[in-house]
Amino acid sequence: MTYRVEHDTMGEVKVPADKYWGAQTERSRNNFKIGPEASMPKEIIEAFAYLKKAAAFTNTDSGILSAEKRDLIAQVCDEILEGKLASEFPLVIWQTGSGTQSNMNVNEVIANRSHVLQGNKLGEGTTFVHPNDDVNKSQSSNDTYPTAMHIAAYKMVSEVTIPGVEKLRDALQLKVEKFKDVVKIGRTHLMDATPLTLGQEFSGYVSQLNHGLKALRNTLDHLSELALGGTAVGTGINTPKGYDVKVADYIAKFTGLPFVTAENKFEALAAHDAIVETHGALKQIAVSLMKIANDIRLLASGPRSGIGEIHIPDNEPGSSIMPGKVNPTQNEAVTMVAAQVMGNDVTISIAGSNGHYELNVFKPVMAANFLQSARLIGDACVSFTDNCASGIEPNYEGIKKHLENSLMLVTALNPHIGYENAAKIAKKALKENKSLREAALDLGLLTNEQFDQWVRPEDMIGGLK
Ligand SMILES: O=C(O)C[C@H](O)C(=O)O
Repeated sequence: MTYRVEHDTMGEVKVPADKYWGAQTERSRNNFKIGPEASMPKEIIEAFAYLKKAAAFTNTDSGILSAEKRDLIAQVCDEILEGKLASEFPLVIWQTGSGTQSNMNVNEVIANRSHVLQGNKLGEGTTFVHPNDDVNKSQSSNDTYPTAMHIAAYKMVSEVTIPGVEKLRDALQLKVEKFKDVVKIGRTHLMDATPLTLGQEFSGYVSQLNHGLKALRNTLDHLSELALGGTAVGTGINTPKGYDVKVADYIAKFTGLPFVTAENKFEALAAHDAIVETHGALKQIAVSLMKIANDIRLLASGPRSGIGEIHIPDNEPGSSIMPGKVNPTQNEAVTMVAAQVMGNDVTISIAGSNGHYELNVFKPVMAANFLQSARLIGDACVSFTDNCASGIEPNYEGIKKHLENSLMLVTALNPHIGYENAAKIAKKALKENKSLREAALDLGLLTNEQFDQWVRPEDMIGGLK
């Protein structure tokens, strides 16, 4: 490895000769050898590119940055957004809780890359664009990092999570319509209950996802508020007049998303309740997905010794030792994702609750957990739709067997012979291993014709088809 020497206010540091990052990035690389697989999410780096470009434009509009510097900064930001500098951001999330080192990583890369774009050799001479004085002008890590969190979170939720959940919701809605006349036994407390249709059962899943989507969308207003302009403690020291509003306008323009400046910069730096709030909705969706995927795998259990009321697609051999076995693998992936998101919610709650005075210093861990959850939910919903939900079919034989066997069809007799007589029929049938009809006739509580007339599963599903 060949090195060049970079400096910061603490002195000189050797950095890899071919890398654009500078002294502060290198110090972080050396000082935080913690969990090297947990890199700062690339979505956060991209969000920084949006906000650094917006800051440069706003600074030039305010007369405090030359147009030449603005254009150089903007050009490098565009390169970052195009993925051309992906190997220049080596830091991990386990660093300073303000994300200062990643902010400086971006500042250093932009300054050094600008130097090269001007025709200079990396590491030779002084850069025309200074990482702190120019790239970080009118900014602090304390307002840039939370701004990057909101940009990355909003983009991930709107581009990945919502479309994924909607796709699953739509696939399940098709099943609701297709299965609307398939009468099956219900189960409460995991025990036999009165019948319903498979369509009714699935409509509950659709409703869960619709409520989850609504909860998620309801949080987006708060997430659209940006901290930028608050600088060090929320007062906006070292920013020109009107900077916060203008910089948010530029970010909205560059991202195509409805970002605005935060109403209160003190909250925006010291608390990350917007992240907690939106992640709360992600957790709600994870809770729904856990229930939906569990129900579906139990309904599909078998093929000989389970509930076996639906078929799900056979996607892969399930077992390395048991020939012919096929498992509900998509459901297993979805339920693992749900477990991860619920765990992330605990991390985010602890991290979010620990702002001290003017700053919350759990920012990188909140960002990483949030982005993981939002990505996982979106991807898992797409995978589950394409590889499982779309292919669900009723197992009519299994449904019929359980329906005809069920003792709880006896509930239909309550209005005719009373709860206590109906219970006698159910208990006798169970004890003597008889059908409900046989038990009812033995007890002389009704006639064969009355049984046919009153015990009709298709009339027991209420008005809600
Ligand atoms: O990096 C900064 O801009 C500020 C830092 O997080 C601090 O408050 O000490």
